[in-house]
Amino acid sequence: MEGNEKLTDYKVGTLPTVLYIPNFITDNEENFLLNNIYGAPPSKWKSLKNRRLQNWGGVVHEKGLLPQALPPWLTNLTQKIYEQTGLFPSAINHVLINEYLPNQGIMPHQDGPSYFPVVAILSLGSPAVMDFTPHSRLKVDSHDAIDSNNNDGTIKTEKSKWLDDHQPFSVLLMPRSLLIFKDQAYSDYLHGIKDTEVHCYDGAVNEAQALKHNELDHPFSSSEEAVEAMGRREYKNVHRASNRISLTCRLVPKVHKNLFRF
Ligand SMILES: O=C(O)CCC(=O)C(=O)O
Ligand SMILES: [Fe+2]
Repeated sequence: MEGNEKLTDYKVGTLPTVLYIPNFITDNEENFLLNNIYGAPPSKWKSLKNRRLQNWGGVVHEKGLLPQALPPWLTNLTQKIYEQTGLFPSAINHVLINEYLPNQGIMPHQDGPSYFPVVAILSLGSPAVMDFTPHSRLKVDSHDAIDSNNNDGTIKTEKSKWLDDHQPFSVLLMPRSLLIFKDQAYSDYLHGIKDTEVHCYDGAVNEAQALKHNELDHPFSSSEEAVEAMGRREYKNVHRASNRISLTCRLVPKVHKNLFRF
């Protein structure tokens, strides 16, 4: 982010609460973070069914955070996010690092209630597409839709499935970019990443911004091949050739000062 740019310049899509900042960090900073992440003791990794993660900042409980100081190699980043966005009421105190192999993703979910409702996700490594889907409570169930629309006994198939103009959308996450979402995007939508090696970014809300700053490596050797691929609708795909690492930076407002008193 340059000094003369406003945060709202980075708004993408129709929601006012989704921001995408390309090249939030440099190549060197990306390498510095990756070296620290992969240099952490192996015991720092927690393996889940379809990804690995490192938890920094302490343990998040329903009742708040049992804090542990963030290491200096992470506070460089969290401090920069805190200062440049001005979206957090106090310093970021928790960072979750996820590692995804090319065929791994994360199920659509909503982040827990212990966090302040602003999320900043830094992406490293391979690009990926994050899908946002309106929460099921905003889905018009098919009975309601039929009841309100079929006066003549026929079933209309074209109906709005979501309340209040909520629509699914996707964001292309290029390496070194920062995605921020908050408020409505935080509370009314689930976010997830498909566990497939190929992600389609056709129609992604930040397509132009993402591609302007990073060339995608298309596996086409000629423009004819690319045009042919376009016909097969393969053109706007990312091939997740290597791992993706993300750093989800958040604030847990409630911090336990004393381990034994909560
Ligand atoms: O890896 C990502 O970009 C998303 C991670 C995420 O949603 C989470 O940790 O809650
Ligand atoms: Fe999440």
